[in-house]
Amino acid sequence: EIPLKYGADRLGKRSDAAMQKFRDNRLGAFIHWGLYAIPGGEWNGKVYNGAAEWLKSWAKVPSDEWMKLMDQWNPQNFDARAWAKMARQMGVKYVKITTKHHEGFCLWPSKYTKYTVTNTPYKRDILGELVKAYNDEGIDVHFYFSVMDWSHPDYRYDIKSKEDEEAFSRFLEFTDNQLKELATRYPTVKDFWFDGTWDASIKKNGWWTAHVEKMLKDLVPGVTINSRLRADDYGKRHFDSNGHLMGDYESGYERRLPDPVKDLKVTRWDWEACMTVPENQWGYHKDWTLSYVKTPLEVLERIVHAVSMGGNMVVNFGPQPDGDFRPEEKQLAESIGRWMKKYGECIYGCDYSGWEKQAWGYYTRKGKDVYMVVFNPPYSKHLVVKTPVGTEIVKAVTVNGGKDVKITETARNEYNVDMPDKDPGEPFVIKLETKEKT
Ligand SMILES: C#C[C@@H]1N[C@@H](C)[C@@H](O)[C@H]1O
Repeated sequence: EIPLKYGADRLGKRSDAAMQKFRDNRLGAFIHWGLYAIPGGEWNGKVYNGAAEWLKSWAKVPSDEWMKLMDQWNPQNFDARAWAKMARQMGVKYVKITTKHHEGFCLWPSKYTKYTVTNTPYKRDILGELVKAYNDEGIDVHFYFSVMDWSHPDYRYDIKSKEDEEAFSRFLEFTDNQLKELATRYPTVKDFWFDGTWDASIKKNGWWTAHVEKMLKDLVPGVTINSRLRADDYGKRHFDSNGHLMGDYESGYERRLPDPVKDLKVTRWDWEACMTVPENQWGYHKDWTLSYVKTPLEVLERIVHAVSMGGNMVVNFGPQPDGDFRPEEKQLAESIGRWMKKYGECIYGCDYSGWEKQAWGYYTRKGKDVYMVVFNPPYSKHLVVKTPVGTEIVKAVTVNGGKDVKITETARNEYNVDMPDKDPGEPFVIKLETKEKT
């Protein structure tokens, strides 16, 4: 192996209780909320198709002009407790909040910059209110933090001169201070999800990314850190130059998922995917007709797909500038929540089954129980199941009904599992109780 000072500091999955809780949570929500919600994808009368939280970039708005949006930041309909209730009803176990996105506007009263909620008509510590409201509902809070900061004069995309080096050194100290501020002001935070770490300037400072991981883990025992923060001695990201995962879970699956047959390698480490409901909108965009908007069933399938491969899924919400959610997002949360109430036992605390994927849907596993999550019922009315050699199915019951399901062994380690008598009219779940053949 290549000797590394700033590579992975651990081989294999973390086995402590905090990481197990991260894993067991399985379903999270992303909140992308910042100044970008105010223009909602439109600038000087032109609507941009690109991601709304990148509007400053698409419309080439100078930072001092963009930050004037702070004068309009006054979300009168913001109600942290209502947000937390909506998350609980959706069945999410954690929420990732953009503390600061690329624009550099902070949802907490940071003392290291003037670009914070304090200096807006609204004034209040939005992040603090959200942390309390979600925690009061038993929901873990994760902090999204963008290292790239378009508002900071010392940010550099690359280091090409002594001046760059000195400026970026000041920038890294500023960033350390903000991270220490977040970790100490909000000690119940469970995770830091770093973004905006792809520039050469950060890849050339792998040491700093290793320092940040250690600093936060010293400040918040048990905290999890995503792989996207990390670069090693040679600028390799996510996986170090020896192929070992850095951070505590892989965070490369943004708006995409590993293939259930070809990408089974991901079951060897922890990972978390995140997804948008439109094709690519994280922040609030006023016009969702500009791209395809996934139905609740399409969102649900992605959630199950991730868990079936031993991953978490975070579904994104982009609150309106007034602090309320758009109707489509409220309906999505309700719809997912209704399903989770009936079938969530196949999601929470579940993992990759180790069984061969079948066309009718996905497997998840909890101990000796294997769940069949059926999205594509076959005309044959039989759900084919192939168990690993040495495993047999003892019993099959419907989840959310507890009715026995007939299973017929058709060949060695092959079974036909009957479909429920009455079509549930939605993706349904059958629990298989298994035992090892003696
Ligand atoms: C690119 C990019 C960013 N990464 C996603 C999680 C959003 O924050 C998007 O703006």
